[in-house]
Amino acid sequence: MVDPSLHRTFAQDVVELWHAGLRPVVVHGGGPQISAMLDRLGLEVRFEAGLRVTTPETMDVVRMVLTGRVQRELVGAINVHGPFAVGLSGEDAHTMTAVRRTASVDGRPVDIGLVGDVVAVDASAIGALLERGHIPVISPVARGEDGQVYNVNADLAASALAVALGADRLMVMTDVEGLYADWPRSNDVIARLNAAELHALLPRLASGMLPKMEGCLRAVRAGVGRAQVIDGRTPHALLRGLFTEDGPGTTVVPDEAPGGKEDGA
Ligand SMILES: Nc1ncnc2c1ncn2[C@@H]1O[C@H](COP(=O)(O)OP(=O)(O)O)[C@@H](O)[C@H]1O
Ligand SMILES: CC(=O)N[C@@H](CCC(=O)OP(=O)(O)O)C(=O)O
Repeated sequence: MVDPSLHRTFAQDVVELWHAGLRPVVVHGGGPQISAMLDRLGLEVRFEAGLRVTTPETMDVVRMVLTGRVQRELVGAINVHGPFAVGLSGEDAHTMTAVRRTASVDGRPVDIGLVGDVVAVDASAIGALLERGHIPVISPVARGEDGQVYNVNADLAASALAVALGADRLMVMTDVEGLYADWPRSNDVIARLNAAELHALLPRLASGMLPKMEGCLRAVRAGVGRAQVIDGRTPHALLRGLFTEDGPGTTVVPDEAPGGKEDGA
């Protein structure tokens, strides 16, 4: 999302999917853009277990950058192709409701401020947009029943929405080839694993890969057909990932499906 040409090909792919009869829903992130803005404003950038430590001042910046900038850029890039995209914040129409969560660091809960875990999804606004032929573009910001606004990791927000929508696929884009078996010592990509295998691996994961894989696990355990982590640095990664059987990156399948191929085959 920080490379203009990849941004364009991503938007093109989403529109191609729509023309092919699929109903894509886009959930965007924007961690690097938020961190750059925090830097410019002289505010602290800190993560615990892949989640941003979010003070009330940070939350203002998160909301502004995600819904005011990254979402607008994506909507604009998709709408180059026609009147498809409509942007929504997770706060809108009670789409996502979150409760405050902590991060788990060495097995201990650590306070990370206004970070939320999605506990309820009202997918009716998204459903209405899909029915009218639109492509919803959702920012990972949620309302809390306590009146606060919460910062939600984009991959976990996408996972919760995929479950609520009964999606066939969750496609998660990242800046590496996929899930590495022994990162950072080696970069052998795990091509396919089932939910039980992923569950066993989670304690060994770090940084941004942790919420990403937690999102994939939650999705396939709650009925999404499969979750794929794909390399967003590759042009047209989305189309290649969707239309190639056991395509590039890492595929997570439900518990009962065979997993266990670590050789990239
Ligand atoms: N096992 C792993 N396999 C691949 N990447 C990993 C692994 N563990 C940690 N990482 C890190 O996670 C990063 C991806 O997460 P991040 O960039 O935070 O996510 P996002 O795509 O949401 O911005 C990779 O760039 C890499 O540095
Ligand atoms: C709680 C939390 O960490 N929220 C993320 C939301 C954006 C995001 O997830 O962006 P990426 O997909 O680019 O990482 C953040 O503040 O960076």
